Amino acid sequence: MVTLADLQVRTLGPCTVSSPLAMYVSERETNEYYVGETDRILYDDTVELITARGLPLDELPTFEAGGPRRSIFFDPAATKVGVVTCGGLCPGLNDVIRAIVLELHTHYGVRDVVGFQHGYAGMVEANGHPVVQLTPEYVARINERGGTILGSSRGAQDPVAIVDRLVELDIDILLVIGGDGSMRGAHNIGREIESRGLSIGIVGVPKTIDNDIPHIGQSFGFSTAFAKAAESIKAARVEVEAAVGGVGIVKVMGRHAGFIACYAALANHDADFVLIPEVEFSLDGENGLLPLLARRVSERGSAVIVLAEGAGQDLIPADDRTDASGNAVLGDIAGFLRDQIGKDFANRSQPLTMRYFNPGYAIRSVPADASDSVYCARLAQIAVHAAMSGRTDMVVGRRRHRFVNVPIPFVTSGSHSVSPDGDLWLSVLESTAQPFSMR
Ligand SMILES: Nc1ncnc2c1ncn2[C@@H]1O[C@H](COP(=O)(O)OP(=O)(O)OP(=O)(O)O)[C@@H](O)[C@H]1O
Ligand SMILES: O=P(O)(O)OC[C@H]1O[C@](O)(CO)[C@@H](O)[C@@H]1O
Repeated sequence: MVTLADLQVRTLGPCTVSSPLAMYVSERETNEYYVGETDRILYDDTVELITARGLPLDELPTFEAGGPRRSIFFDPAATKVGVVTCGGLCPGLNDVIRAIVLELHTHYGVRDVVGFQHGYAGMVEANGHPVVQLTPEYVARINERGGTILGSSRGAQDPVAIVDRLVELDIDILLVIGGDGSMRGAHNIGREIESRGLSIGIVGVPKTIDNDIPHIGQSFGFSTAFAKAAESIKAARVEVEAAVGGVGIVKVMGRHAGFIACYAALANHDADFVLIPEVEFSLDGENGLLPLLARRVSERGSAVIVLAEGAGQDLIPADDRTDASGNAVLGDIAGFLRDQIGKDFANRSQPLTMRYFNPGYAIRSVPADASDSVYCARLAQIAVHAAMSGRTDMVVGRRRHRFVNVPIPFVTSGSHSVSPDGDLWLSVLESTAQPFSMR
């Protein structure tokens, strides 16, 4: 069971340096925990459901408020910070890098900020990627570009070698921008740092295009990404309406969570079917996709299917392969559906014009929109505040409009997925209710 102690963010030690930000720190800022406050805003029937499932109402997820502290741990004049981006791309990575550098430079006076190239792999010296000196001038306009100026990578790396590199470069703080795999990696690096008795802080800014990391609220870049995906759905609508027996399939990313598919579909109401990993579906039978699709097309002339890449994996042969980081390689559900729909319409002698859209990488490689851009900057600032105050082994997030500091084990020990029954609270609570080890 999760206890309040588990919610405490680890620190490297007592804060030692008086903060230059004293005026900037609000009264309620120091070590406050949002004990259950927001989670108590539950509807009666939700409370009933939670109780019926034996979940602990009094131990709802609550975290330390993010923000600047009165005292900081690191002396800005002598502090060196490293930044790394890992995993898949996501809109806003450059916004986060930029805001980290500017926050460190402008508000804390930290002048030595370096970027590691190509993820954790590039941190290991044997891989030969030199670090990049990140100055305000260097990062000035990087937010206008998609991707990450630092590059990224997947694949396992040895935390011992990474800590060796941090020591070699005299890094005091490592800021990791990455997904759940990256945060597992960060936790391992943190443990290696701890086992050597080093005072190196490690703080994460969680990143995932799939919006599937628990406890952090909406992940940055997600809103930009689904807005981009919605453009493809709109295009599919236009195409199929002009065709005879038009069926459009729009495949979007979403390995385990269908948030992109759902939000993009909701954005303009152009989709007739939304298939996501969280909801199993069958091809045939009364509620089978094929007869429903055929009926829809005969009644309305066309139909659009929005398909998350992880949907319907039980319908196709499993692919045993994994990517470099150990993530399962998904089966080709889009190819399978195109094939099945083609055969089904032919059997019915029903005219069919198939249009296939795969906006895949196009939605995650764009720059962040205005809203995401601001969100990225604020997350980055909260991460810098946490790191400078000596907090470690944690990530930043925003829950119910408040920025919070979340210990890494929370974000790596559950998952965030679409709740088909609408009981979103329960899916969050259930992931919290699992006992987990902080080590
Ligand atoms: N289970 C793990 N334990 C330790 N480190 C890991 C683990 N999984 C991944 N990593 C490290 O994190 C890096 C990024 O992981 P991964 O490729 O899974 O992307 P991610 O951070 O989950 O982002 P995305 O959401 O884009 O998949 C890898 O290069 C690897 O070094
Ligand atoms: O092709 P890549 O870079 O491994 O990334 C693909 C995966 O990355 C994600 O975007 C998560 O970052 C998934 O939705 C997708 O399956």
